[in-house]
Amino acid sequence: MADPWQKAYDFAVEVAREAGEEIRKAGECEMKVQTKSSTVDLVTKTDERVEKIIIRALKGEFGDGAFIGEESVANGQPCVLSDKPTWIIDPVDGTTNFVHGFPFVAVSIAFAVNKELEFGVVYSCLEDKMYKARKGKGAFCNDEPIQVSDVEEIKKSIIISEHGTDRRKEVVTKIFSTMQKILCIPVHGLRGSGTAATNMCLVATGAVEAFFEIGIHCWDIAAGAVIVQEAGGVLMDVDGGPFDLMSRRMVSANNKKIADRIIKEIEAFDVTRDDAPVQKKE
Ligand SMILES: Nc1ncnc2c1ncn2[C@@H]1O[C@H](CO)[C@@H](O)[C@H]1OP(=O)(O)O
Ligand SMILES: [Mg+2]
Repeated sequence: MADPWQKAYDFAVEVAREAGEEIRKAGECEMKVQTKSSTVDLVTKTDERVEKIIIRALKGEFGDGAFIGEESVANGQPCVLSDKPTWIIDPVDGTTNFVHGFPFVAVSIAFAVNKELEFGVVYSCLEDKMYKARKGKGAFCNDEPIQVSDVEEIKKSIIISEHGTDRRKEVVTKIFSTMQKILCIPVHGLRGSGTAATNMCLVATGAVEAFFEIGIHCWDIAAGAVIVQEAGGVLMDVDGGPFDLMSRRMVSANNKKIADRIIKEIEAFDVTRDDAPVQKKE
């Protein structure tokens, strides 16, 4: 049987490319920066405009479906994954990078049916790298197949994590304590691109062995999740349980051995689930 979602997958790639072009152009102009939950949680007119462009294009082609978009949710739209075919969109992943001209910014578009991710597209638009993966059909960067690293020894790994936007002292202390413990295993290095979507693609290409974070949202990681899995990697919860897209906690790694080793060091802190009934976004 023909793949029922192939057309949607191909279309998502084109929409991500157009969105990335908009972001590149906008980055060359003066931008007005606003804040969301705190002074470090940034949003620009570009985030909102590009999300509207993406949703309009998808609705134009496929009609009114279900959408979970970072800016739509910030404006009060629900963030619940149902069985319906659902687009999960981050128009500008790495908004802080975008504002500062730090050169990693990605468009992330994923598609889920029956709560299962079918495909993901991440366009790292300043590098002009188009990452994509369709369930069961492999992962690609600019149409070349990609694969996770085969390193099994944690001491030969590079690990990515991020600092997030929560600046409460107890949270920052846990994040740094986790990073310190991992650094001192020791690993070859710690890195972070400033975009969760790109970080996951770096796991998928084998440039790093793992990326973990607490505080990310479903739109940051949904597309990357398909890409990592199709590149041969694993996804887990930070306590070693199964990955849950709406939990705001994730470890992505080249293999379970590396993931399990990192999980031993993670000091978790509480976050409100994306699909919590009272929507209070950080
Ligand atoms: N509260 C939060 N804590 C941690 N990461 C967050 C976050 N909110 C967003 N992120 C995402 O995590 C990465 C950096 O830590 C970015 O991909 C950022 O996405 P954004 O740029 O779309 O906001
Ligand atoms: Mg994001």
